[in-house]
Amino acid sequence: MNATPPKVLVLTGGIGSGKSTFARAFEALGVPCIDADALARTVHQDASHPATMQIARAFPQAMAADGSLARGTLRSIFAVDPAANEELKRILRPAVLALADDWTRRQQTPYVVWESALAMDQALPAARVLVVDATDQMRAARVALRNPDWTSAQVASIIAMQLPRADYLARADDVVHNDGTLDDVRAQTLQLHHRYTDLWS
Ligand SMILES: CC(C)(COP(=O)(O)OP(=O)(O)OC[C@H]1O[C@@H](n2cnc3c(N)ncnc32)[C@H](O)[C@@H]1O)[C@@H](O)C(=O)NCCC(=O)NCCS
Ligand SMILES: Nc1ncnc2c1ncn2[C@@H]1O[C@H](COP(=O)(O)OP(=O)(O)OP(=O)(O)O)[C@@H](O)[C@H]1O
Repeated sequence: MNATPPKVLVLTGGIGSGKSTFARAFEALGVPCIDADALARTVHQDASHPATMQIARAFPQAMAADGSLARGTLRSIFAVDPAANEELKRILRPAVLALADDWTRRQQTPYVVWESALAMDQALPAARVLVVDATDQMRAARVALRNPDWTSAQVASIIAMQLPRADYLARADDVVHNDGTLDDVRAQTLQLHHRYTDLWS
């Protein structure tokens, strides 16, 4: 356990903006990264987790035979129903934050990255917020390529349910623009990594 826990860099942006792509670039530089979606998935898969049981009670149609949660069903519910979305986040947030906090305390680097599209919804223990920016059209096209089984209506509805691009930008300490190549991603990440290392080492 680290006496002084690492600083938390929150890496956020709308669906398909390129958060995971930037997270991989930070990881390549030795920065530990955690993905809130992946933590939410570990909760969904654990039938005995109290949050999973609570979600299964709230959305019984999303419960699989083994007591875990069927994410596709859950996504089709929350993507069209803002109240269901709020309820899902209300239940999951404390479970995800507890896992992220526990993981952070076990890292030994000056800073770590928390990746989440929903980071702006709540007060997080963020030292800085880094927003990945891309146009809505570019994001929709990238998600369609990455998730061929998602309908375009679902993607559009998730984009509409998330914060508008301007709101993410308004709350950013730093912004990266993901409208170029993967080399551009790596170059922007390296520049930021030098700044964060100077700031937090
Ligand atoms: C809805 C779920 C089951 C869909 O899972 P699935 O594997 O199909 O998609 P995945 O997790 O990869 O999410 C893809 C993207 O959808 C967007 N998204 C996911 N959940 C939400 C949401 N509740 N509201 C808006 N956008 C969301 C994000 O941009 C995310 O990166 C899952 O995303 C989920 O549980 N979301 C809630 C997450 C949450 O509330 N986390 C706690 C806050 S930190
Ligand atoms: N600069 C880029 N050049 C080429 N492809 C890219 C670039 N950035 C992202 N992509 C691709 O676009 C898709 C979406 O990117 P990514 O998964 O990083 O976004 P995300 O913000 O993490 O999405 P989500 O919110 O859905 O988790 C991925 O398939 C990724 O490989």
